[in-house]
Amino acid sequence: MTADGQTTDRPLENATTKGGSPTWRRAGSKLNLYLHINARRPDGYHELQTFFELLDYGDELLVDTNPEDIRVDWIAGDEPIDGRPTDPGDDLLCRTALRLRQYAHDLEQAPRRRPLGAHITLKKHAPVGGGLGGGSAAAACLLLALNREWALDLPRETLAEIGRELGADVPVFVRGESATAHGIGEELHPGTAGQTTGIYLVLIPALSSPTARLFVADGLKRDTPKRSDTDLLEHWRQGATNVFEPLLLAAHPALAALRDDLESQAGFARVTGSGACLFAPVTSADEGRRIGHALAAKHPVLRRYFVSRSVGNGKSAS
Ligand SMILES: C[C@@](CO)(OP(=O)(O)O)[C@H](O)COP(=O)(O)OP(=O)(O)OC[C@H]1O[C@@H](n2ccc(N)nc2=O)[C@H](O)[C@@H]1O
Ligand SMILES: Nc1ncnc2c1ncn2[C@@H]1O[C@H](COP(=O)(O)OP(=O)(O)O)[C@@H](O)[C@H]1O
Repeated sequence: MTADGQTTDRPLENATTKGGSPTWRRAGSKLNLYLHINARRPDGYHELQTFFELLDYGDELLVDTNPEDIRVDWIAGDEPIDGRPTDPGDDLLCRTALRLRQYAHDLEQAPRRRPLGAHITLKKHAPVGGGLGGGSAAAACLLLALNREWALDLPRETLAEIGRELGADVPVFVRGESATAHGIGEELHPGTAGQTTGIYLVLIPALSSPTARLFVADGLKRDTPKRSDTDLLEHWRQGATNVFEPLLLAAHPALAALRDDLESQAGFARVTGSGACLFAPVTSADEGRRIGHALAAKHPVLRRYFVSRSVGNGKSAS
């Protein structure tokens, strides 16, 4: 898909891919260890209280800034590419590159000689619509990459604000640290959850869950009182929930059975985000793989699984 750049006059400096080979970047993903909705806002969005645990598993991006147009190609990785938006205008990466280029143009004192362009290849590993924020992580990874390759030198704060316009989950990936979140997900405070090794088994069911539709679903609990983040971080396993989970389990009995089996084997099970992936903290990667393997043999709804580590507060999203 292509979106043509505007021709301008100032030379592009410091683009490290210029004449060189671009390298693959890993975008990551997230788990919502808990997710409460506190209120519905006048703009239709919802006030949330959640903890984003950032994982090192996610899509890979190749960003070549030598070309002068903007173009995005998807290739299959661990995931097929049939979840790709059919309309190029809906592709989050395409929208991200266009938005950042517009922002850069608006800032410019003098026109550039060469347009800001990028050919982006997305290798898909995170499932689309799984509640893992794969698309948001890829968008954040692209913002950080283009900021450097286009030599814009924008601070992370500005990139997070641009990211917020693209999706509520983008800012946390721009910041690159696990964090508690309020607002629609953009008021972030780095933190560390208790009761976890930071190693997680993640189950990917053969179900995709449309975020916007779930937020307007009948029966969604939208009035959970705000709680102290410290308290929630300490007691997230027994003392918190994911408010989307009851709706998803009621609609998909096979997912409910998988969830119960995960809980009996791992001692915990929860949906992440608006679903439909499930997760549990595990004591080791080996234990995670053993449980994943056993569940896959019993539950046809379990399409695949992976084991991943939290990136914690390590600022890895670049
Ligand atoms: C539910 C969460 C939890 O982390 O994750 P996912 O399940 O998508 O991974 C997020 O809030 C999703 O974030 P994201 O997917 O970036 O949302 P956006 O693209 O900004 O919005 C998609 C739609 O969800 C609704 N929305 C989103 C966030 C929010 N706080 N309130 C909302 O009501 C809006 O209807 C919006 O049109
Ligand atoms: N480049 C992209 N990568 C992933 N999803 C994208 C992309 N562009 C648009 N989308 C759309 O974003 C939604 C899924 O977002 P994603 O972050 O992958 O999942 P989720 O929000 O469930 O965690 C889908 O509607 C998908 O079509």
